[in-house]
Amino acid sequence: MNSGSFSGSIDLSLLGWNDALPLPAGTVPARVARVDRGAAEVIAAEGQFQARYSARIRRAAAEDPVSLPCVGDWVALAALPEGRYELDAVLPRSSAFVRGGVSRDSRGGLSGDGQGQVLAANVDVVFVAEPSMHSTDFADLGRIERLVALAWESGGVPVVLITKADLFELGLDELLADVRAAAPGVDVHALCAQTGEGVDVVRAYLHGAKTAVILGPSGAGKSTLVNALAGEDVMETQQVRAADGRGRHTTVHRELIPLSGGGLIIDTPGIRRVGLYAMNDGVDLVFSDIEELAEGCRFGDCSHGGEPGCAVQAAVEAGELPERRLESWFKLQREAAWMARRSDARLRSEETRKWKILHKAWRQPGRNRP
Ligand SMILES: Nc1nc2c(ncn2[C@@H]2O[C@H](COP(=O)(O)OP(=O)(O)OP(=O)(O)O)[C@@H](O)[C@H]2O)c(=O)[nH]1
Ligand SMILES: [Zn+2]
Repeated sequence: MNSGSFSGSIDLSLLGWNDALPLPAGTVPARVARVDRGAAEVIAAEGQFQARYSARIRRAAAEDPVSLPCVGDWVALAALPEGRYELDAVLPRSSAFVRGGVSRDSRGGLSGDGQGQVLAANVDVVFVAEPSMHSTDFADLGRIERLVALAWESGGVPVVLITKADLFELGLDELLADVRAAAPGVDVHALCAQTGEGVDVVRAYLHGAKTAVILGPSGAGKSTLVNALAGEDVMETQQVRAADGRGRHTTVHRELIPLSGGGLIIDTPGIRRVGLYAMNDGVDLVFSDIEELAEGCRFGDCSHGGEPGCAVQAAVEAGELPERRLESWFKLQREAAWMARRSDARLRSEETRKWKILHKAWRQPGRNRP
């Protein structure tokens, strides 16, 4: 980090700063804790404060909302003459939770269709919280599959947390086995945030100043878990107070929460209301076992809907693949296809709109013409 030029009180490496990020000359780094209209609450070495967007940021955002700063972003602050800073650039994102017509291009970058929105950036770990019991129901494996797909899609690493484990002591092992089968290659843990049992295992994923989000249905115990992780002694609050020296009570609602034991949690309403993100590769990753089985089907374009020689149906009949899981795969594939079509349609209508504007300008008598 180019910290030699200024002396701060907050160690940005605790916020996950990575020296490899390209910081433009003459700027200082900061992490976005929350966004408002035209400005962001940022945490820099000097403390936490609001930074307005520069003209450059506003121009870029008008072109494509995906370039707007979002919670979790690392940004470059440029000093203004009056001693304040403005937010002048968003540094490259290592991962992003996106909503709307945003897709990943072949190089792994994000391209928007003018409608998309990035909900959170630079998330390393995505906790998928599912209660062992939900009112009278057991853990919902289909919901776990869908959220794990979204997690893979974001570029973060999913970890499934079976919460409220105390409600389901008998048979917990069987439940965990079912969950592991529903999320191949994904770590699965049971915990009870109320008593703190298993919380240390969750904390370990955040070592090295990692950033996490928690997805999951209402009542899964997400807030209880965040509180258990945050503890009472939230690092940043103290440091900010020390930095401004006035003991000012910072009551700004923060969406990037530094945890006392290290690491950060992003908790925003947008992230909590899951289900609206684009899904493509994520679905394939969650159902890698079915994809593998499908390689054994007689027909290359087998739909696994009753064709002869279907290895997937054979696995269902042999009891090796739960029927529920196959249905869940079909459902999420349909959903992903629907979302892809919707974002294509949006892209087309946006193009049409731009063309109409161009045409209008062209036909305007006396304008742009000799
Ligand atoms: N039995 C039991 N109850 C828990 C546990 N963790 C949380 N709860 C309770 O479950 C309820 C919901 O917990 P929250 O933490 O508010 O759940 P949430 O996921 O944040 O819910 P939303 O804010 O609606 O998304 C509360 O009454 C908690 O006290 C647990 O480990 N065991
Ligand atoms: Zn098949």
